[in-house]
Amino acid sequence: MSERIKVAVLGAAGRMGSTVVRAVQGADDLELVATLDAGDDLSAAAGADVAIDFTVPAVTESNVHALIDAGVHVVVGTTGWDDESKARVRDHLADRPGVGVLIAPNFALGAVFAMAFAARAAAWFESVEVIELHHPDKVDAPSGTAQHTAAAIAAARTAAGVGPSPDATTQELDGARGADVDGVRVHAVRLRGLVAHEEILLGNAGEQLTIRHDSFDRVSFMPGVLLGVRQVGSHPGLTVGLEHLLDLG
Ligand SMILES: NC(=O)C1=CN([C@@H]2O[C@H](COP(=O)(O)OP(=O)(O)OC[C@H]3O[C@@H](n4cnc5c(N)ncnc54)[C@H](O)[C@@H]3O)[C@@H](O)[C@H]2O)C=CC1
Ligand SMILES: O=C(O)C1=N[C@H](C(=O)O)C[C@H](O)C1
Repeated sequence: MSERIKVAVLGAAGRMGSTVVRAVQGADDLELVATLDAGDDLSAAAGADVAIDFTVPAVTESNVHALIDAGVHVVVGTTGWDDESKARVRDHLADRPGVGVLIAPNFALGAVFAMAFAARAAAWFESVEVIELHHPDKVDAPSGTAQHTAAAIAAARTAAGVGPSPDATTQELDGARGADVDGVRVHAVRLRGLVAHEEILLGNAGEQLTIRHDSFDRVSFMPGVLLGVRQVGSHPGLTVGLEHLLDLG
């Protein structure tokens, strides 16, 4: 058997981190060498080939920079990344050739396909809006997935020369029309009993297309996380979105 990939998990006590720990332990080609949570010394991850970060938006970027300095590839599921924080990681990686960082707002394969299908369809519909629905313990809104979806939709519409979705609203209670992400309206629902769900609504005169993805259990993210762990070392530099490992990018 070829050598196993040594893996460290950051945020290991969390909802995602604990699920990732079990997935890594169950994979024959991976070896769990460190589990870290808040307050632990990050140097414990330095012996890993790949670190997986499912922590909190406030710390994920500094974790990634420290891991790049240690020469460890990183698979990041934590949300909260903006263009500036991604640019800082890209710049840092330019000084560390060979190190790969994958940031993916959603590792569920169905969610990645939903985003890709929505971006393709969005050029052909007059109206499009995104609704994300999550458990009420989530700290950020709108979800990273919804922001990534809206950005991909906006890019596809711009490339196709499609204008903004029509909207006659002139009077509104603050927030009633959701957040504006690159010109696409995004609405966030928080409800006990939910895990992670997204709907993309596309409308034309006389028809509607709804693309919906549901993660009912956090195991849904594990095939994508393990794919990222196995492939991040062959993708030096920064990769944003699992779609690039699925030939959908
Ligand atoms: N990309 C994807 O497919 C998915 C991404 N997420 C994202 O993953 C992140 C984590 O989500 P959950 O597991 O639900 O949150 P959680 O709150 O259950 O877990 C976060 C964990 O990180 C730990 N932590 C905080 N600071 C830390 C530090 N400096 N070093 C190490 N650990 C630290 C916390 O103590 C906690 O155990 C969120 O940003 C969420 O949006 C969640 C599900 C899927
Ligand atoms: O916090 C969560 O739970 C999730 N976060 C990610 C996001 O913000 O998109 C991915 C998934 O939706 C679950």
